[in-house]
Amino acid sequence: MSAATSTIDPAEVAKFEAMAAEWWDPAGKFKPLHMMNPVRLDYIRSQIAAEFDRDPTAKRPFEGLRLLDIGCGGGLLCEPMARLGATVVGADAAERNIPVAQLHAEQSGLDIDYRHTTAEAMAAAGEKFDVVLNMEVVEHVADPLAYLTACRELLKPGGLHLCSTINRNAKSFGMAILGAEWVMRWLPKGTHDWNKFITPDELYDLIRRAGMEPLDRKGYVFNPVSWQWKISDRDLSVNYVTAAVAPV
Ligand SMILES: C[S@@+](CC[C@H](N)C(=O)[O-])C[C@H]1O[C@@H](n2cnc3c(N)ncnc32)[C@H](O)[C@@H]1O
Repeated sequence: MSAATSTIDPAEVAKFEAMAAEWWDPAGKFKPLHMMNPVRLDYIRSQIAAEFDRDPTAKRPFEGLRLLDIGCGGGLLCEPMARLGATVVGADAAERNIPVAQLHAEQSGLDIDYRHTTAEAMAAAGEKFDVVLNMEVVEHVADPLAYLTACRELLKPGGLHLCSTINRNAKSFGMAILGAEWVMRWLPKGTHDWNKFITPDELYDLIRRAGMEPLDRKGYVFNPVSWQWKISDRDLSVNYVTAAVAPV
């Protein structure tokens, strides 16, 4: 793709524009992301620490790392990354997310560079990062390969790309669409399009075609009894996350 080609799916971005005010309400429309945040952060923290040889238990282990959170929404991941010492840029295609994220960071006393832009525009401008967080975005873009290629172009040699999304099978239709949108009403109906979900093998293939080397993949599994999420080595049947590196 040419770097100027947009990977934005306007209908998808419009859904997030409409929900922008709710980002920081743990009982609001982004409740599933708030619930998943502890387990997501454990994974992100351990992968970055391993890749950059940092002590994950240190107070600010990511000092000196430049991190992009692409499709950052209201900044649910930018803020903990900034607290861990990373220099954080949060970028999102939905313009209304940016002031919501900026205001919350200001109230939290955090210095985060939020921008209304896209991966491809930043790549065309020559921006480079040690880490690209790409969480729950690839199932909302117009062209996943072009989008992941732009994400790879944003990495320094040896940089780390962490990408999560939703598997495409009967169970994910039941859990992520019927369960989360229709039964639990955690998300507005229509938030997800099952056809845009990506299997773990398809995502590994896309990551390789985008020029990165996959390192790891794990599932996020919801336990309805403990009402908590946990990481699984084996169960990637619904939500999952991958780690990959750019060539050195
Ligand atoms: C499900 S939310 C995930 C937010 C955040 N990454 C998180 O996990 O907390 C998806 C976000 O991706 C953004 N988005 C959708 N398409 C995008 C694109 N092509 N480029 C950048 N952001 C995009 C949406 O506006 C929305 O904020």
